[in-house]
Amino acid sequence: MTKIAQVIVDVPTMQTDTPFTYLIPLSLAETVQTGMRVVVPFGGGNRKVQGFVLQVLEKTEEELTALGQLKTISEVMDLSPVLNGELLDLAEMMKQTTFSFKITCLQTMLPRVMRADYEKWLVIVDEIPEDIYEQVFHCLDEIPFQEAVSSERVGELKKLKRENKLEVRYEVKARNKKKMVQGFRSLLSFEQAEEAKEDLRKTAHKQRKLLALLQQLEDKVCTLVDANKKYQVSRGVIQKGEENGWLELVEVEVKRDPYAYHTFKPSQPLVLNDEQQAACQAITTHIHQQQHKTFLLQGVTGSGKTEVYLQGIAEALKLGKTAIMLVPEIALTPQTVHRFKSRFGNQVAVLHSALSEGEKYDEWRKIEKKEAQVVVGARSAIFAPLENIGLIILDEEHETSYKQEDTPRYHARNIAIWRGKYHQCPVVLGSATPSLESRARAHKQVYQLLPLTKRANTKATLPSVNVVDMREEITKGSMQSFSETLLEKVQHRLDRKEQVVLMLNRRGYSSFVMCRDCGYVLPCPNCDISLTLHMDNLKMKCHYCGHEENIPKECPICQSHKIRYYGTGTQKVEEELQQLFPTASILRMDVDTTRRKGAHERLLKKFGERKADILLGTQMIAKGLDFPNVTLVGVLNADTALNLPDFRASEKTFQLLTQVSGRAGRGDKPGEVIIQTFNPTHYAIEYAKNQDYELFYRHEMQMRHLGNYPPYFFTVQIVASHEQEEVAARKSFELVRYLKQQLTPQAIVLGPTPKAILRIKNRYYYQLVIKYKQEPELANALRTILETSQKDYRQGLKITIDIEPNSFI
Ligand SMILES: Nc1ncnc2c1ncn2[C@@H]1O[C@H](COP(=O)(O)OP(=O)(O)OP(=O)(O)O)[C@@H](O)[C@H]1O
Ligand SMILES: [Zn+2]
Ligand SMILES: [Zn+2]
Repeated sequence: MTKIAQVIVDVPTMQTDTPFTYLIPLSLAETVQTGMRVVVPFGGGNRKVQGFVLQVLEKTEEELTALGQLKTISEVMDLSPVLNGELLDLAEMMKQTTFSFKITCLQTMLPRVMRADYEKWLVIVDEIPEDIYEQVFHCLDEIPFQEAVSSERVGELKKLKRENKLEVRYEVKARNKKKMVQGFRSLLSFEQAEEAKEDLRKTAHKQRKLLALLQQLEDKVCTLVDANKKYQVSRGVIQKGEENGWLELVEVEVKRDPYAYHTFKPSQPLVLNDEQQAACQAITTHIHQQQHKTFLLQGVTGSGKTEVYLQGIAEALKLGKTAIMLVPEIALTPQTVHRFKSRFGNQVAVLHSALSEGEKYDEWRKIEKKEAQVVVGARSAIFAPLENIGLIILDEEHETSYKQEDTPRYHARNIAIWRGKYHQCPVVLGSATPSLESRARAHKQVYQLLPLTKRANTKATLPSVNVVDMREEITKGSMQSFSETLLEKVQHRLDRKEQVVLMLNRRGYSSFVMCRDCGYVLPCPNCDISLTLHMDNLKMKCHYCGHEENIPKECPICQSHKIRYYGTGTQKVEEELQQLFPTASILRMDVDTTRRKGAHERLLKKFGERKADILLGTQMIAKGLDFPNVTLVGVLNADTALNLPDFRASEKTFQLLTQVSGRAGRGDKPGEVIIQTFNPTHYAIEYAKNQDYELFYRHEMQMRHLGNYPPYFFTVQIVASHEQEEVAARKSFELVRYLKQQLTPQAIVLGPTPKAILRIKNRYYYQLVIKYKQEPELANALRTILETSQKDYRQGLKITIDIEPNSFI
């Protein structure tokens, strides 16, 4: 018998979307398994590509001959499978429902370092038998992976890896994956250190501390960071120690744990209120009975949804099961991570975009090695290689960032439900403002609704909300960003030493530069959009292609020098605010002030410790913050998103206003919200004012019904782009014709139309939209479009298919 493998190769085209058959060489016969990555020859010449093994089969000589000439697998890249059976099945589902290539789906599930070009090493992490250490490792700490795989003792090595005594280390070429930091080692014996202490002056406390540390270290190495954080010995003192000949400085490799220097005070479960109890009960019953069900946990802001998640997860862990908790853009909610780490300690792995690639890989490995049972992370954490999952949670389930904007365009909610069915476990979608789709499904009892109607803190109530009509403020002649009402209320809070959160809504809004004489606005040379003013480096920048140029001193059209700056960036508002309240301490939180790693967390910590009076920020401050001393929330401009040609504009505005309002009055003191708007009568604003989700939901459903929008209709968007406008246009007309032929007359095919921004990076974009209720032929039609798009691609035409797009702009 000979072994062969079905391999999906790393070439995203239709022809390669079904597996190819490769011979497994005898030397790898025992190694190659389903779910491993391999290197295989592909096409002509010496081209080698990465591939995933989908299946390993045994064939007789006869069967083999029937298969014809087969190529042979060149290398194997893993010692154990990186994707298990579940994830391989999931990739197949994703491919079919997102209309993308299988290889893209498979790669999406793994940390990026595993997709890239890399070198691999087999590393000793624990005691291994002496003879292997000598003969295979030649007494070194690590050997190249290929050397290990071709070794006669590969079987033993595999066993040692399973026992976590060996580990595979990936080294991305041209990138140093090892993280080295400065450390030091003692040069003194215990007695010598004692003597040195006696020679010190009485007041030399710091040096005495260092000597004590050196005694404690014996011959171990301590990093400078550890010395500082754990022992309060500073760099300067260590340098002094080196000069005295007490210690030597060395480089040490550290394992990356992004949360290593945080201390998490253990937290205990709270006593749940009745509603929380009922919700938790419903969830845990399904965990116990191993029964899948999707719940919609709809709880007003501050109702204690997180506590329900925590206790649900605790129950899963008690049964020896694991759990996934998704949060949007986790970097933005350090408080959440904190809560999970405090409750579950080292059992938690955190996966999110702010981690470096190396850190992400280290966390992923922690999950794979079953060292972590709870995964907290942003969208892609839904692919965490956990086994025996007992609970999956999506917090803030309405967030659009759960949908990936690139191929494969999957929605984490769908993946979560698929995995929930696979593991026969409950899935919880939580939000104060559920997406219309989810709320409608709960209405039809596809999901089970779990309501939390009051704030968990019994002394806290929902804040009162006032809407200020900015049209009136303008006629009063004030051109500032602040209404009189808001200013008064801010002053009140400052007097009472309470805190204020102010939000500047930046969606669909930009600050730009215009000539006062002729009205000329500086456009991007590559895109059909005006450049945005960036105050931090005083440049004009394009948000789509990154093009940057200086602020013009004179108008390029009429040579006038009257250049005017429009729009209020957070920076400008901050200056205004500081002038109005000279003694107030203000923290600004926007893209510019949070660019540096950890900056976000530091700002929030400072605010939480009440070291600032006012937190001024963009949308990033709207969610998840739980600061009891905040009694006033101000929204400076509620309606910038309302006028966008987006069928979700009202929904997004309502959600944002409700979420940000929810930051007020979470403690014992009552909260108040001021919403400044130019559209005080718009229903999204009115319902947000009353924080009445149910009425908003009913009104918005009617609007969607009238416009044939989701959740009444399903939608697909297809976009064609090309460097020449007519090519993109012609293709989209062709697609519309084709779809109208293929689909039933009930399907609505809209367009083609140029996209709201027609040209980006010198490419022209045309879109068409399909709305439908039931279209059995749709999948086939879309597959055909995907297939033929390959040919078009070679001519520079790009076609993307987006199922249930976030918006049509
Ligand atoms: N059963 C309880 N008893 C007392 N306090 C509670 C209870 N449950 C939650 N809390 C507290 O209530 C506050 C709000 O809870 P939490 O942040 O979980 O609400 P949330 O529903 O997630 O809110 P949001 O949607 O606004 O983020 C927290 O400070 C939390 O510690
Ligand atoms: Zn001009
Ligand atoms: Zn541009």
